[in-house]
Amino acid sequence: MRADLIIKNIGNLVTMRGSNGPRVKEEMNNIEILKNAYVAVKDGKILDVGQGYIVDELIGENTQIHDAKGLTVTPGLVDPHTHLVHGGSRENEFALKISGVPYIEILKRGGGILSTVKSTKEASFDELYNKAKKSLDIMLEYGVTTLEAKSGYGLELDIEVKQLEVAKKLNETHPVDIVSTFLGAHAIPTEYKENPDEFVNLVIEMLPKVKDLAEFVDVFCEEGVFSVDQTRRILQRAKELGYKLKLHADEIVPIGGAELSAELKATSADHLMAASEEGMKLMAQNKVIANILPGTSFNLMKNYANARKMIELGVAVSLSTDYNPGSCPTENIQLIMQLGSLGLKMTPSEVLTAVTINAAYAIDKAHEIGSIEVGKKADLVVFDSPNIEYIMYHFGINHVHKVYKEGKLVVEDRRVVY
Ligand SMILES: N=CN[C@@H](CCC(=O)O)C(=O)O
Ligand SMILES: [Zn+2]
Repeated sequence: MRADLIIKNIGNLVTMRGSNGPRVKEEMNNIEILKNAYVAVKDGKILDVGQGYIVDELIGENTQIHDAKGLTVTPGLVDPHTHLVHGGSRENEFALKISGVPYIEILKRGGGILSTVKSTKEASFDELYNKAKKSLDIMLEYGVTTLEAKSGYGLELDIEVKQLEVAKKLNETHPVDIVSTFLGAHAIPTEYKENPDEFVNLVIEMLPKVKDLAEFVDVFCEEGVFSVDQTRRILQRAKELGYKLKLHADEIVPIGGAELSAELKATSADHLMAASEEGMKLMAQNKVIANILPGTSFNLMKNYANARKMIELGVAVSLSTDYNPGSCPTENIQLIMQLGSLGLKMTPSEVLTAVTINAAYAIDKAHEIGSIEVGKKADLVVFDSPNIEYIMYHFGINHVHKVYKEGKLVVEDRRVVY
């Protein structure tokens, strides 16, 4: 079969081909890297992957041939935890944070998430769309071709729906694919402070009403926010309704979020900076992915999650920006990769696994993305780097040369061109 596009002369092709299932232990480190390789694309999907001589049958008169000039090519990066759609920003809280006021204390004073809830309510659909689109372009320029986006700045049905509708429209109009998550239980509104269970009931009532707009349901399970019991009630009902599950778990206090994610067989548990070793073991047994967010540790000036222990225990680890206006206002997935190495002590190969195939599993999309394999989407990043170590080593800059989304060139020289 003739290819529409062949990318040839790839110095290092990081395929991420391997065992079926999230990669654990040594699998995260033993990744396939092909030298002098090429990738052939047909109808937006990968048609062939090879090394050396390009077989004649792939080249027809309409086949475009792009020269990767010996650079490094990886699967399109996947960001499985973002709060993409929101109004406003929170630089007014920066001085408080620097002076040592804890994240949860700012929330208790009516700031933090609740301040973004107010800005999101005030913003029009178009304002939210344009702001999120700008961020999505930046994410794409850093190599992200698929991401997860949460609601959670509405806390009332209409505004949650507004956020999810914005994500839906972006998914339809922007090259980056978006997987949506309903996070109605992100904070307790001030008016429910004295009766949080009543708000939990309200979130449970919202679940069937957003079924067409979200694939996952998530809860911020944390001391001072939603307890383990409240989280269980919401997520059990979500599971009955056919949602897949995620948890913001054990970010600050080890209250048993990791254990609950295992009990509910969630797709992922995220943050985990305070997770117990027992919780990690249960996650490994129940195949819950640990989605770690080192940018949040960095920005909140807190400890990093114990990624080494998780990998040792057989937990599959993915990495994410957690892009949001409070705990991690950055779209830069490459900075997160660098913090994955410098903060979490993950090897460059483990980091690449964590932002490609394991991240694809964290949003249940590994059947179509996350690795460069025949039949999967031709989502590809050409890094202007001689090897993968260089991406982690030379930190704080954008290493992307080109991005292809389903075989179409969408970023060139670090700028969107779609
Ligand atoms: N920790 C809870 N939720 C977000 C932060 C949201 C915000 O501060 O606006 C997080 O994943 O870090
Ligand atoms: Zn989050």
